[in-house]
Amino acid sequence: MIWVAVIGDWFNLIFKWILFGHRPYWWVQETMFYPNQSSPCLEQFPITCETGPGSPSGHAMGSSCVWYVMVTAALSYTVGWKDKDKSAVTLHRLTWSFLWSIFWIIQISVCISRVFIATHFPHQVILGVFAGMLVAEAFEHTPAIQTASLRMYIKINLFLFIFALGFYLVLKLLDIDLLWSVPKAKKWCANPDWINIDTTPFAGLVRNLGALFGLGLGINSEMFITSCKGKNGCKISFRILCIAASLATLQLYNFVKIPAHTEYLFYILSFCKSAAMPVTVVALVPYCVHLFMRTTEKKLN
Ligand SMILES: O=P(O)(O)OC[C@H]1O[C@@H](O)[C@H](O)[C@@H](O)[C@@H]1O
Repeated sequence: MIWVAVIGDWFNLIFKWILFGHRPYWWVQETMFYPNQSSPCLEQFPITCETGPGSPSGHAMGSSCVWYVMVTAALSYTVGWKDKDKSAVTLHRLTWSFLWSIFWIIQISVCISRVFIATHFPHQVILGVFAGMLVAEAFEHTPAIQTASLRMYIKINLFLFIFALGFYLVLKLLDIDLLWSVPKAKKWCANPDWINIDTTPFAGLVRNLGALFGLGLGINSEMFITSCKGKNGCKISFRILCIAASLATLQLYNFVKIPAHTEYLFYILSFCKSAAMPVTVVALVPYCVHLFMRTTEKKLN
């Protein structure tokens, strides 16, 4: 899921840079489409003022790729039922319909909400949903990510970073500023406090690189191997404890607010925070749970 989310969001950035999509909340103010100043008044909300280009929608793309992975993963458990008796086939069909209905309800809700708050035109969210599904489908056929070494994670991180930065710099040399949307957002946002550095194209890139690096670090750590790959790894109790402890620990990260006054410091700290989260979930928490279970088992014996 993290792979799909990161690579999907990276593609979203590149598509946004190529497609130069406007967002409704600034487009209505600048367009000559409406004669005699009859342009509609679009209400803005605290989450309206996204600073990146609008096409395709990053939220729609992120949501569809992650949910696609979850639904197809869940359905892979029910594939075997197709060859069993009639009731198993019916159950498989019901599960299939139920999960895909949930998938589409979520995607449609995300799309409607993005259009409603005036950050997207309908075609941008539709494009986002289908692009996300395409990325997720591509990963279904890339089993190599399951066994990637830390070196591989670092190489892919470097490639994603250098490609995006190189693309930006080359176009800058050609006098094309890919950050053209930021001044538009600042100009037309109804409330300057709603402009968030978090939403700039490079902030998203740094967050994604951090998450992927953290995942590589966690999965290739001794802590992960001892805990999740050890004898406790398959136990339901171990997994439930890990889920509960991870969810609780991740809440703590919400309290860590990164200072946004210096841009470079913000990017560095944002990278570190994004890397720390998967390390916590993949390595730190399972290792602590493993130690806890081992100690408890010893005491009971
Ligand atoms: O394109 P949307 O739906 O407005 O989403 C914008 C978001 O897109 C994501 O891809 C970025 O990582 C975020 O930084 C950004 O805020």
